Amino acid sequence: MEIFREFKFEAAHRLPNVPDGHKCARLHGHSYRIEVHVRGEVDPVTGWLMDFAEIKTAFKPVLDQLDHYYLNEIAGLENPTSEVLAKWLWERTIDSLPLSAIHVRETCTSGCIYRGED
Ligand SMILES: Nc1nc2c(c(=O)[nH]1)N=C([C@H](O)[C@H](O)COP(=O)(O)OP(=O)(O)OP(=O)(O)O)CN2
Ligand SMILES: [Zn+2]
Repeated sequence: MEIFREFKFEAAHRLPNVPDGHKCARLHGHSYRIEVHVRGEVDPVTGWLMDFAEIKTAFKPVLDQLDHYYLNEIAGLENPTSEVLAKWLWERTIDSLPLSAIHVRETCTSGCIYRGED
């Protein structure tokens, strides 16, 4: 079974390595949406894999490092693409949750899914 919880945060960024003239080289912001997916067995007594609140407790401190920040200034996010951000989030969460995927949405139409592979 897999469950997930969605989070959102606001942040500014720019992409330093895009080709000349690319709009994403300019400073801009996103209302990021993150889904944290967790896999495991459903407990026959509680009927749940884990309380959704446990996901929030584990993930909120990680998210607080991003909300209303300029992502490029954060160690490891000097080139803050969705892909780099998804891996950054995974590495800071995998020790506290049995993650199966991290979904990052920069906009309503664009994003990425990271499942821990390289
Ligand atoms: N593979 C990736 N491509 C792009 C990323 C990324 O992280 N990974 N990021 C960006 C920019 O951050 C951009 O702000 C978001 O991209 P885009 O979908 O182009 O956003 P728009 O809302 O501006 O889309 P339009 O349909 O062109 O309005 C770019 N690419
Ligand atoms: Zn962007």
